[in-house]
Amino acid sequence: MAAVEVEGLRKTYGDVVAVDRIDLEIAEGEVLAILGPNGAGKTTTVEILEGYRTPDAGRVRVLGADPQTGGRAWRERIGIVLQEAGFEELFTPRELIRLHAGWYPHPRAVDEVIEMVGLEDKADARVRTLSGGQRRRLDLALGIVGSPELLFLDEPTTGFDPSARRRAWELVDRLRDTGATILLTTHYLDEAQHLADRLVVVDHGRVVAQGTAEQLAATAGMGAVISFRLPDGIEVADLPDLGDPVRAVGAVAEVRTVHATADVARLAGWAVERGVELADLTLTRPSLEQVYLDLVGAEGLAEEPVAAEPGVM
Ligand SMILES: Nc1ncnc2c1ncn2[C@@H]1O[C@H](COP(=O)(O)OP(=O)(O)OP(=O)(O)O)[C@@H](O)[C@H]1O
Repeated sequence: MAAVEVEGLRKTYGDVVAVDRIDLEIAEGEVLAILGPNGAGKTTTVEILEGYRTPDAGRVRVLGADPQTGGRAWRERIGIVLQEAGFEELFTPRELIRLHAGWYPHPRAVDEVIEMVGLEDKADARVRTLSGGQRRRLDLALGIVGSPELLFLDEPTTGFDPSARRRAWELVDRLRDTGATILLTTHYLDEAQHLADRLVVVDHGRVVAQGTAEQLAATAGMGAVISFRLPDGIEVADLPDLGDPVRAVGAVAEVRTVHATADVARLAGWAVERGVELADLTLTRPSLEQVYLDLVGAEGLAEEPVAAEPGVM
């Protein structure tokens, strides 16, 4: 059974269509990242899955239950790290973690949680003395203390310094190893690429693309670029047919392709057969950032969904 199943999810606020018929499936043990510009509908979607907002239409199943009616036993199986949780400023992280641990039937040990999020030095300091990044670590700690089967991480590393981010990534890797399912929203593309098994890009309340970073590149029609120096006496017309047009830029040939491996093999076979060298042969794949910007536009304003169908994820 999938950990999360969503079909035809829709949510409007007055005239604003925040979520427009989203389909989504997250397998047990999968780490899924939702990406998208501000206002795309990520938080609305995630909060419906958490049971904090009511959908207008669609079917939602989270750990086999409807979040609206899941009740306490269901809630104990999920962990939530919100963007900005409020804390009791006079408590210490250790006290808050211990308090939260008491709400769950199978909590992690308090010291283990403190170590997992890297709050050892501040475990006994009052919350009001913590920095922004340290508070986010405490958010993380409270999200994982109940040993959740499904963890929602809403922009978990915003405000973290680079080493704290690395540490949070290691934490997510550790949670993945315990078999937890994780739904992550993030604006950091490297974070999504590093942590997630699968990425889902939403824009204007719709899924515009999904898959691994490589599959997203293919969806965006960006593919990879193969380039090499044309051997002496060889012209573009002499090259094998690769299905995609080869452009000559001075002495350098370039081909943009979504079948990079097959094309490289074809070219290499051709060159070896003729005993010529393809000098400076390189394969460049677009960065996730380039793909993302291509999908949602530089201003975060996509014209049209790129994928023909919002499709089941
Ligand atoms: N409670 C609300 N009342 C009215 N409109 C809302 C409400 N919550 C969200 N919206 C609107 O719904 C749309 C989707 O918002 P949502 O918060 O889900 O986006 P998001 O993708 O999480 O954005 P961000 O990256 O900025 O967090 C936006 O246009 C937003 O203004």
